[in-house]
Amino acid sequence: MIDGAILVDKDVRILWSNDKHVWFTDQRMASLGLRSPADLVGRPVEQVIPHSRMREVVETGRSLPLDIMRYGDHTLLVSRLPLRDGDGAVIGAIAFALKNSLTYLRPIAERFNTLQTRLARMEQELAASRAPKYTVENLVGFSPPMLQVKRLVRKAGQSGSGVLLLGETGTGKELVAHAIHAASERADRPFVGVNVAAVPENLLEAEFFGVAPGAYTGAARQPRPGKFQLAHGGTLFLDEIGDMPLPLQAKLLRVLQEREVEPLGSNQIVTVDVRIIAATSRSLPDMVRADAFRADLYYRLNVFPIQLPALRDRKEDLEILASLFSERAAAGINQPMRELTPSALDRLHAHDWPGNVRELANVIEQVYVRTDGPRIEGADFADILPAASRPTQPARSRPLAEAVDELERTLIQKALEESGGNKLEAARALGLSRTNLYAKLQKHGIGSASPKA
Ligand SMILES: Nc1ncnc2c1ncn2[C@@H]1O[C@H](COP(=O)(O)OP(=O)(O)OP(=O)(O)O)[C@@H](O)[C@H]1O
Repeated sequence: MIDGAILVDKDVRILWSNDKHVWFTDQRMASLGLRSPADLVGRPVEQVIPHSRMREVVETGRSLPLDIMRYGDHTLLVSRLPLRDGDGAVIGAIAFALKNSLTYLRPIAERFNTLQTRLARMEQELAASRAPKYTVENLVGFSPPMLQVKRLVRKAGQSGSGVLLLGETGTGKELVAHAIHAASERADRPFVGVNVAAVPENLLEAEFFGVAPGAYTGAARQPRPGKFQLAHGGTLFLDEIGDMPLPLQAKLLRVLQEREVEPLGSNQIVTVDVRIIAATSRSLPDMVRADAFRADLYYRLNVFPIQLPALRDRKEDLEILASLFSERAAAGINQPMRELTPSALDRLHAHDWPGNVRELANVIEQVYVRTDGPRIEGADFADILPAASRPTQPARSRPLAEAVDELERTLIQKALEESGGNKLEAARALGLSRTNLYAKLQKHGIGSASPKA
């Protein structure tokens, strides 16, 4: 099948060529004063074949198994391979050529095209799933503190520096992180979030930096890329950064300084270009003073801090948020939207909102599920909003699970209020593990965002 073959030594001089005039035309042979292939021996390959890539193969030791080149008036399919001695040192190279044989390649080319199209579609779908879900327009509220947040979000979008979001649970930190990403130059690159508090401590490192193939056995440690690699070119949102264990803080600081990560079980360094947006509901300065958070990491993260106001400090926004969530709740269960009466708004204003906007959304949703009527009245919140006046004994018989659920919810809210939103402290007071509390917060929709993918 082979139309042409040529062999060069380590200095890329021709050692041998078959006698078929594949590589060069009669004119070229004549212009070089050559009569037969034997006359080529000893000449640098480029003297005879000006575009030859044999030197590249000899110098790099890498083969070029499939290449298409034009020689004179024909197209050649060329394979080039390095030749090595017994110790593996490159001593030359060999090339084979097939003349006018591109039709052989058609099935491969067609399969390649199909795969290429499929890959492009999957990349598009993946990019869409990692694209920012919310922009600054999705931040609802016109109270002065909220307007200031929106200004800072736009500014942070332009600046490109790291951002630290401060605020109680449910104040919209994740929403704001999305909005900053969407307003930044990285908007069309991935947005990846990790909730540090929701990942068991022993898995955090793998979650961040990934696991190299063959590093461990067991389902929990399958080879996979870490969040840093997934967020490459985009933004990594680290929620509840205050819950990061000290040894991992040291590693994170190194990554932020060196812009390199080392997957678990690998000794290969991977370069990453990631913008960090961190969030915390805890006081990092207090934690620094208590030696629970590294001062150097805190200063590195605190370049552009944004304080998100608690809902109780921007009650002007209650009404617009409540009607937004009312609309969503109605749509969610396919019912007409119910108007919020003045008595309902009074009841909402009287509440302290330890769970902030998330708690408000959840309370409105519960009203839709638990009560009926064309409008929402203040009395509809009686069983939903914990009130000082509420009897500790249930007023009527009802399923035990429902009552237990409600008690659990109230106790968790109380613990959060008492700890000032500090989940670790609340978990301790309730005798729960951190991840267990997180699961319950999620169940009740009070304290936690869903673990971010
Ligand atoms: N200004 C806002 N406008 C509209 N929706 C909001 C606003 N703030 C918060 N929300 C909604 O409230 C819920 C909680 O917000 P988010 O998850 O961003 O809070 P968080 O501060 O990240 O909470 P956590 O600290 O518990 O993770 C989300 O459903 C979010 O869409």
